[in-house]
Amino acid sequence: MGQNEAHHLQVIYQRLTRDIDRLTTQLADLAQSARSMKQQLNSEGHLDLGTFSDQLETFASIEANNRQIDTLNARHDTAVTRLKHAKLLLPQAYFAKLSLDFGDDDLEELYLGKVGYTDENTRDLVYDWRSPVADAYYANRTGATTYRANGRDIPVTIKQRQQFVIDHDHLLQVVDTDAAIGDPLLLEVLASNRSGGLQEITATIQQEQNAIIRESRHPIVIVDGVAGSGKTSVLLQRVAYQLYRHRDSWTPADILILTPNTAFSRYIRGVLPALGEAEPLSTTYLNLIQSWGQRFGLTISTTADNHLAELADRLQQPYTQTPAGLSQRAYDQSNDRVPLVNRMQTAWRWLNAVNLAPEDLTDWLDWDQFGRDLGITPLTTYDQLYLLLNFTAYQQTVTQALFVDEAQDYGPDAWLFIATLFQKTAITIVGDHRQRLSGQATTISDFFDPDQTAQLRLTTSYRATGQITRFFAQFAGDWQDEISAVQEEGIAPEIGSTSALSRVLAKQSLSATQSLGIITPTAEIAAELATQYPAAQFLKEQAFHTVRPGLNIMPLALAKGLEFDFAVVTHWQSAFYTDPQHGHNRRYVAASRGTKGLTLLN
Ligand SMILES: Nc1ncnc2c1ncn2[C@@H]1O[C@H](COP(=O)(O)OP(=O)(O)OP(=O)(O)O)[C@@H](O)[C@H]1O
Repeated sequence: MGQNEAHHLQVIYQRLTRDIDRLTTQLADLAQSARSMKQQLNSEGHLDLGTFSDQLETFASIEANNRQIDTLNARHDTAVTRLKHAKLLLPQAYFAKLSLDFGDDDLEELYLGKVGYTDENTRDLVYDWRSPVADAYYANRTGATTYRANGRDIPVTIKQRQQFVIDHDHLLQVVDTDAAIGDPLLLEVLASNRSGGLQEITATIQQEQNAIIRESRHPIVIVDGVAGSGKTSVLLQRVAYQLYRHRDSWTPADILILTPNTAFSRYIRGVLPALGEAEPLSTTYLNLIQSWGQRFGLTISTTADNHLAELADRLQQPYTQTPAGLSQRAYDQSNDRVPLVNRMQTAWRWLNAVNLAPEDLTDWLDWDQFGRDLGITPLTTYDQLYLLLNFTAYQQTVTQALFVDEAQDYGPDAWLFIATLFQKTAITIVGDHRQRLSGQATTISDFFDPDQTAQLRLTTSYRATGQITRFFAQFAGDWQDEISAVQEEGIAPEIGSTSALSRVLAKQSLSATQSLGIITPTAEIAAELATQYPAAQFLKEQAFHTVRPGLNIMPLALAKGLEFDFAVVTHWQSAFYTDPQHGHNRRYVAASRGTKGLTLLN
């Protein structure tokens, strides 16, 4: 291991430690100055606005105070960010080094870390993993190449790529990575225990994952990837990447992540803070439409029995009769050949122009009659919201980037709604077309403009051992021949009987940091088991907790997206898993949850 590298780490580590001390003192001093200034301002008391010269003096003094406050605030914010970054880097200042020649034969050494860090002369000590030059590292290029920065291709020769394992000021390992990014390190990370939420993967992002994280040419990115291929991980790294790219204009409040349930939201919580970003908002699809319903005065309790697909079709056709409840004059602003949606948008603009737009949008039309006239009854409140968004050409401006995980579970209605509401939004959608547990599969790309859409695939599965991966691949339909594993072979899945569950569990000795997931077909069976194993954690739809060490019990629908060191699937031969339409998908999802061990109980 290079002495130079060990020394370099010492230098950076000491600087970070010194900076943390200095910045902590500086922030305390700033807080003290702010307190003194407040006291001083309070004691200066009244505003003297007597004579004209008194007024001038008073305003000048207010101006001076404001400037001082602004300076204090700016210094405070800079110190807070720098302190946050120094603390984030302290356990692992960087994870890789690129040795680059920019054509002047002078070798430049760039260290990559979770965030960028500079010295007092703004010289880069650590480059942010999201910086343009880091792309050359993740894209696995060596020799003469280019990377894109500020819209320009920068030529560069990559002389060496190295990866480091660091624990604070100890350099534990240095790996030269000429081929795939740090395969030994990747394998080490993948072999570790999974006893809680998902972890960030910055140091070992793979080439095909990097391409998705950094895709910037298309506003819509749709990823179809096999179980355990890192879809959720990539989604979260991409959130961080986009926040970095738009760091001058976006905040985490501009991001929205759609997750299948609150237990899953919990599972991914913590990944972005570990990357130095604040936690963005995440919610379920039902919550999303409920909150948009509220904005339009509509109460939406369910998406069931909706008619969005039919309505989407009708919107594009002419509709000669005036929609029930709408003023004839408004509808007559366009002619009978114009499709319904455009006619209603014209009517809406006209009503606004003549100040006749209804204050309460829910009263705008006679929805029941309109539904009957369309032959679509009843028009649900979800249907009404969809129509209102279209009729008013509503464009939301709250969310700049939308991320959808487990996308295969969304029906056509959701894609129609999302494509309507988020027209100006960058959308990243990740899913696995083989992981749908019920209902009809949907081709997501059909709902978006092909010119605006990048479609990418992930076929390497990182989660599980070779044997487990091969086992679940047999249920993966058209994925079967494409799924490849990276981990060692491990042990073969075991078969047993559900009545032998306690024996299976007794045999399985878990270390303090290992998790075991018991996956049942239904929530009822999970609840029943939970009473038999009171020490186990029972995951429910609205659970505010996530996977933890020891036993975890949940129905398959909630196990989706989660992983455990060991998975035990009950009722493997039941009708639920042998269902002609969905049986294989269910087995594929269930069997792909364990990273090291898998037991199937008949
Ligand atoms: N490049 C990587 N480096 C380290 N670990 C990785 C990498 N890619 C994926 N993993 C790990 O593989 C496991 C599976 O990742 P993830 O849950 O993101 O996959 P997924 O495709 O979303 O799975 P599912 O299909 O089950 O929803 C996680 O433990 C994740 O940390």
